[in-house]
Amino acid sequence: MFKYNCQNPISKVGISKLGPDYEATDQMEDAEVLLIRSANLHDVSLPENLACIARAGAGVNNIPLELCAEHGIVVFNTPGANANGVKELVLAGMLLASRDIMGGIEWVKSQKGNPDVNAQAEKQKKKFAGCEINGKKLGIIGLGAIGQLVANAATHLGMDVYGYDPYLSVDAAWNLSRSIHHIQDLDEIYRECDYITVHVPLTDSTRNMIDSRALELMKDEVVILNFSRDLLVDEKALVQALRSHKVKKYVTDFANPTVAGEPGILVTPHLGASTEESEDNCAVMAVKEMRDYMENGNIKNSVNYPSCDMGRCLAQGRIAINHRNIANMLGQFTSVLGEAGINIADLTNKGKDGYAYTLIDIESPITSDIIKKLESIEGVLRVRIVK
Ligand SMILES: NC(=O)C1=CN([C@@H]2O[C@H](COP(=O)(O)OP(=O)(O)OC[C@H]3O[C@@H](n4cnc5c(N)ncnc54)[C@H](O)[C@@H]3O)[C@@H](O)[C@H]2O)C=CC1
Ligand SMILES: O=C(O)CCC(=O)C(=O)O
Repeated sequence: MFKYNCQNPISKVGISKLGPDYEATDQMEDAEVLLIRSANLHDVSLPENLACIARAGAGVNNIPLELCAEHGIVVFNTPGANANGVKELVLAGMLLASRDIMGGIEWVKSQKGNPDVNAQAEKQKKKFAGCEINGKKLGIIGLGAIGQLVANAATHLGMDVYGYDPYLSVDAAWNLSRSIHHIQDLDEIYRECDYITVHVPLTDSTRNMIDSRALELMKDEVVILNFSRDLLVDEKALVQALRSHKVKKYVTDFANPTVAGEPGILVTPHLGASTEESEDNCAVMAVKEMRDYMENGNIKNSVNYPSCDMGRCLAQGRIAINHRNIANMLGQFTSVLGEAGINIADLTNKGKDGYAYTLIDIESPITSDIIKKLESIEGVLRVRIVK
């Protein structure tokens, strides 16, 4: 039986995929598995027996990835599972920024009971007029799961799309419409585009990427959309740029005191992935990844450990070892097992940056003494008996 704890509401469709071997606990400190969405784990102490964290979503800036790796805790996310939900809200954001749809709706609401509202509406409507997005230049920073969907959809809406992503994956490149301009210099996006939308993860290197220098380079009356993370943008500089009419509108999915109530800023309360479909997709994928790890030791879509897949264990037993990515680890593992007379049926070892993971299928039962010997090897972070 595995104990899991949800730090955010997780869709019932996902939870229903857990099966009888999983028991919910309200006490985070008892959990072997955490299922989360945007809960901030940076300032909490991680449970002693925590084996993995499954983030039902894309961004993992709310999780201390390095600390987790150091404790042998594997962190998963769900690439692409909520991308369509975000894409649709980005398109809505572009339209809301282009025409004063919100102002118009509010005006009509304020006319409740006015018998002359029809005639008044025809007089007032010029106040809420705007422009079309057809024919405008859209710059997309980050062409991952969300960026590529936005790019392709925008081309169908008649926009001239410029995309920038120095780490563009081959799959993403295949998915992109041929009409999208592949931009190598980010400044070109800043200089050329009427609308700029950011779809990169928040990391130390992307924090504040839209700063006062970037704003200065942009066209007058540019519209900026941020459905990624607020800290990607220097929002204090952005408010100044709005007040000086350099920026026409800022559309953001992240409420904070700098943007709330500021004229010219349209703020949604982190709604990008808040659709039935996205929530179900993310939860189902998160539960599937987590179960494959807990039950088989396999790793797919981890952001701090390498992928590793040995399917289901058909041997007598399986050991999973999370360890540092340093020389001679495998030699030491096989020596410990060999000295104990345990034959290895199958073995996989994978490394990613500073961390590595080894799965070993064995042909006889393992004792706690052998586990202790494996745990005491310098560089071993966690040993888990999967079967
Ligand atoms: N508002 C919401 O509810 C949601 C927000 N997000 C945010 O959107 C971000 C992106 O999500 P996905 O597209 O699913 O992630 P993804 O990982 O599929 O795509 C990110 C892309 O950014 C690119 N990239 C990284 N650094 C870059 C840089 N310096 N310049 C240009 N490109 C760079 C990567 O190569 C990758 O292609 C997430 O990290 C998260 O912060 C994601 C889902 C929902
Ligand atoms: O779970 C959510 O609502 C947040 C989604 C998100 O921001 C992400 O997937 O990065």
